[in-house]
Amino acid sequence: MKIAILPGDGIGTEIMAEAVKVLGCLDLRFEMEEAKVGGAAYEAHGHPLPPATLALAKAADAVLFGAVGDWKYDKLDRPLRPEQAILGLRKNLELFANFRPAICYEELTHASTLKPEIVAGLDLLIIRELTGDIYFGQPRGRRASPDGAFAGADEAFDTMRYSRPEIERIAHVAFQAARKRNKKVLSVDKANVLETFQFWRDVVTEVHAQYPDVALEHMYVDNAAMQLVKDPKRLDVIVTGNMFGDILSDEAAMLTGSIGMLPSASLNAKNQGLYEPSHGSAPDIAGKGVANPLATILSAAMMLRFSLNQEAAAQRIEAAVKAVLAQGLRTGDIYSEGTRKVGTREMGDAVVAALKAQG
Ligand SMILES: NC(=O)C1=CN([C@@H]2O[C@H](COP(=O)(O)OP(=O)(O)OC[C@H]3O[C@@H](n4cnc5c(N)ncnc54)[C@H](O)[C@@H]3O)[C@@H](O)[C@H]2O)C=CC1
Ligand SMILES: CC(C)CC(=O)C(=O)O
Ligand SMILES: [Mg+2]
Repeated sequence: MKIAILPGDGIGTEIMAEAVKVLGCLDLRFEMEEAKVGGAAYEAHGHPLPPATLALAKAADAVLFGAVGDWKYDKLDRPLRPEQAILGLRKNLELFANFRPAICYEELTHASTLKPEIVAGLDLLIIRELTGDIYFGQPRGRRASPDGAFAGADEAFDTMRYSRPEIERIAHVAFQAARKRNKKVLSVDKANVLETFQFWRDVVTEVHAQYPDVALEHMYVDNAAMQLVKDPKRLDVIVTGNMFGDILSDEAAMLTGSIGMLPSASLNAKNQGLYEPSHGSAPDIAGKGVANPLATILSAAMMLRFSLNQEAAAQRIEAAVKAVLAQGLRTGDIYSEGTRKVGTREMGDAVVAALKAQG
């Protein structure tokens, strides 16, 4: 089993070190090969996704990814910016299905900014389409406005688009996931305004005909954003497009206590996957040793489950994470009174110790 380890930038390197440590203490044989990505790769090789990094990711059984980005690269031409690395990996590996489970662990009920009764027991799954939508649509660019009230003025434009097969395949993923859970899917769109998302709603409804045992509800994204904080436990599987999923998953992260708790799996049709925390490189806390490594450690558990066929090892990691939370250990983002604040490394060490204590 070969795992490509891509730490990236900012807290990416700090949280990855802890995930690698956790993987290393399982009784499994992995080959782990590390490569630079994002700003780190731009500095070393002049490109955020060098050919060797992409080749490693393609050849591996799974990719474990940290995070990329730093404000200092914001003025680079877009193709050279660190974020292009993760977008390029998703596109090149055809990782169209992004699973972002938002689980509120019992011990973190009081870490959320929402009332405990709203989040206690929360277990929802956001399925975000990851290779289409306005993040990838062409054409895009800047030009002199060709028409309208501001004709001749500078303007910028992006293209929102989805094809039928792109919507069909993510809808199948969502209905199949729902069959293994509570048999209900909420499809989130903006069909009242956008043609792209009226089409999304039509195609999801058509695919639903093949899943009569699963309940389907549609909701506009603005209402969904509200329902997520009003009554999140009413929701189970949410399927949505790339941009809405990006935004809603950060919002859902706060239901779990912190974005530092939200893992993710991005899969292609062959179940090859890239696993990463849902957060970014957090330049505001990078280098301080305070980042929460649990989203990355939980992403490694998802990797063992989905791509490496190691369900037992995945469950061991998840149990170890629960154990350290039960011990009262907290990084700053999930700290609450009466618990013990620890740094990134101490949290990783505690997960390793909890794994070893399982025998
Ligand atoms: N997949 C990726 O590599 C992603 C990269 N980015 C990039 O990351 C950079 C920073 O973006 P932001 O919008 O600030 O989002 P961010 O997710 O990096 O940080 C948002 C806030 O959450 C906190 N945070 C994030 N992860 C945390 C963790 N593990 N533990 C404790 N606190 C944590 C940060 O300190 C910050 O206050 C940008 O360059 C952005 O483009 C953003 C999202 C995803
Ligand atoms: C570079 C961004 C598209 C990454 C992001 O915000 C995400 O995947 O959540
Ligand atoms: Mg995001």
